[in-house]
Amino acid sequence: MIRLGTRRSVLATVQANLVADALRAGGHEVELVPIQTTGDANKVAPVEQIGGTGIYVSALRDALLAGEIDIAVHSLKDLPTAPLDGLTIGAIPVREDPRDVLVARDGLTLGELPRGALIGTGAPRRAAQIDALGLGVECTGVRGNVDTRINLVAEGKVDAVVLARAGLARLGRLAEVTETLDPIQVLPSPGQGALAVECRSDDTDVLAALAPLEDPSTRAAVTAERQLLATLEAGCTAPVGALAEVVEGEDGPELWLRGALGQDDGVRRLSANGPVDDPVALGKRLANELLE
Ligand SMILES: NCc1[nH]cc(CCC(=O)O)c1CC(=O)O
Repeated sequence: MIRLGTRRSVLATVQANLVADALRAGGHEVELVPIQTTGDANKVAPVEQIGGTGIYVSALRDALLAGEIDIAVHSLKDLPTAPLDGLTIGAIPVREDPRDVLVARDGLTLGELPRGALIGTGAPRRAAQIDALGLGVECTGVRGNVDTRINLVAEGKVDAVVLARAGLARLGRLAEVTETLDPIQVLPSPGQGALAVECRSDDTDVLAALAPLEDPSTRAAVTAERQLLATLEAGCTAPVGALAEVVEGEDGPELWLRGALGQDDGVRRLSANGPVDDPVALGKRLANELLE
C-alpha cells in the first residue's frame, strides 16, 4: 500500500487522484491521506507574510520524513527550489498547459479592459509583467482558491483575475477563461502546470513504482526554469517568470528557456538555448545574463 499525502483543497485532491490513478494503473494499491498546510489554514494573509516559499508543502514534507505517508503530490511551482535532505522528486509527470489565463467580466481580453480596470492577482510576477504592458490597468492583491478568485469577478469586486490555466483545466473550468495569456506578454511561474511527486530518497520500492510516471521532457524544462529561479535567489513570490520547452533543432532536440525578471524600472526578458541533458547549466546561464 502506497500512502499518498495531499492538501485538502479541491485542486490538490484532483491532482492527487491523477497520480493515484496512474499508480493504480501500474498495479499498485494507493491510499489518500489528507493533510492540512499553513497555506490552506490561512487563506487571508498575503503569502509573503505567513512564511512565503513552502507554506503549501512543509506539512506534507514533515509527514514524509516522519514516515506517515510515502509520497506527496505538489504543484511544482509551490515547491521551494532548495532540495531537502532525505527527500527527492521521484517523478515529474507530463505537464499541463503552463500558461496563465485571464478570467474577465463580459468576456473581455486584457487589451479590451478599460483604463483603470482592476485585475486581481496576488503574484508579484503577474503584476510586474502586466504593469510592464503599459495598459493603464491596476493590479490588486487577492488570495484564496480558484472558486474564491473567480467569484471576485462575478461579484464585481474586480474586473478580472489571472490564474494558471492548468488549475482550471484540472477543475474542468476552462469555459470561464476569456483569454489565454501569450508567454510573449506574461511568462508563467517556473514549474507552472507540472506536478512533483516527492518521496523519501532511500525508498527504492516507491521510486520504482513512480518511474513509469516520469516525463523526461517536462523534467528537463522545469529543471531549467527552477534553476533560473534558484540562481536569481528569488522565492516563489518574487517577480520571476520562466518557460522552457524541448524543441526540434537542426541537430536534434534542444532546450529553449525564456526568462522574465521584474526590476524597479520594468521587466527584463531574455531567452537562451542549450542541450536537453544539461538544463541546470542553461538555467544558470540565463539567470546570469538577466542579472547583467
Ligand atoms: N499558487 C497556487 C497554485 N499552485 C498551483 C496552481 C495551479 C496549478 C499549476 O500551476 O500546476 C495554483 C493556482 C494558480 O496559480 O492559479
